[in-house]
Amino acid sequence: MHDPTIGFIGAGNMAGAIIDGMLASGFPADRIWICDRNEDKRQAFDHKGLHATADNATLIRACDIVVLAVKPQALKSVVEPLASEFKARNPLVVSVAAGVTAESIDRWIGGGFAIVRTMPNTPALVMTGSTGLYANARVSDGEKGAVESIFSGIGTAVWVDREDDLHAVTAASGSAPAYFFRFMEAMQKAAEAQGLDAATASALIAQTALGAAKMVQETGESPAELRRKVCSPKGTTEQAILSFERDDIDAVVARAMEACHHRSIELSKALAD
Ligand SMILES: NC(=O)C1=CN([C@@H]2O[C@H](COP(=O)(O)OP(=O)(O)OC[C@H]3O[C@@H](n4cnc5c(N)ncnc54)[C@H](O)[C@@H]3O)[C@@H](O)[C@H]2O)C=CC1
Ligand SMILES: O=C(O)[C@@H]1CCC=N1
Repeated sequence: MHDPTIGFIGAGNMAGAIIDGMLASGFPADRIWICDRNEDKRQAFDHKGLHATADNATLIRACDIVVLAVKPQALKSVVEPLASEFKARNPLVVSVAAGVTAESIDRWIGGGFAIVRTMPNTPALVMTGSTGLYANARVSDGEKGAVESIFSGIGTAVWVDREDDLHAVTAASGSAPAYFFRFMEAMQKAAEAQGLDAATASALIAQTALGAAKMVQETGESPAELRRKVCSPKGTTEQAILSFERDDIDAVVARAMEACHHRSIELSKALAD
């Protein structure tokens, strides 16, 4: 699949993050289409040099790869009326929708399609995305390569062999930026309560989050080893970590990720028909 043209049905938060990451990684704007029913969303892409339309059929006719990026609950009603357009064009279909199975999508658009399901995350916006990918049996190696090069251009892309593993990918990375943001919100409140002004606290906390993640990626040491190196015996950090342990941080995080995983399965069942 050489120099494919790629179109996004739904140009909201997730598609916008992927597109901005693609543009920043050098993907040509004139090979990107977006369709959104919301005019403001379309206009937001006006100055970026890509093609914007309010008509999904026009997008499908123009694109080798069609990315489905509307809300999971809206997906069926958006794609079903487009089945004849999908049949005529036979694009590679890529979905970013949480929980909606490749089999459901394939059935809604008439059957027999090559479908890649992905679970990206919004750090794609700053080319630091993490994406889990699953291909159905109709996807060729060339098509896998084309999709992988898009998502690896905006961060890390990892294939899973079992579609069900995308539930765990959702809990581990798709939804996970929000966990870190929430943790940073809590740190911000506590730092301000201890007397730092908001801007100082925010700058220190964001840089610390970035530095901690970079250390895990670049030193080859585990988070546990790196943590121990911050904890001087009888020092300050030890007291913070002991407090987390008393509050059973492992159980808190496990419960949250289980709730996320459960919701992903629930969506896939509720939206299967
Ligand atoms: N936001 C995130 O962090 C992530 C989202 N996802 C998935 O991405 C998908 C989109 O989520 P968001 O971008 O957050 O939602 P969003 O609400 O920001 O974007 C959806 C867009 O679809 C548009 N839309 C609705 N009906 C349409 C139609 N008939 N034709 C064209 N456009 C239409 C809406 O106007 C909106 O701009 C969801 O399926 C979600 O599961 C996946 C991973 C992460
Ligand atoms: O919250 C959601 O359902 C979407 C999917 C993963 C991240 N956001």
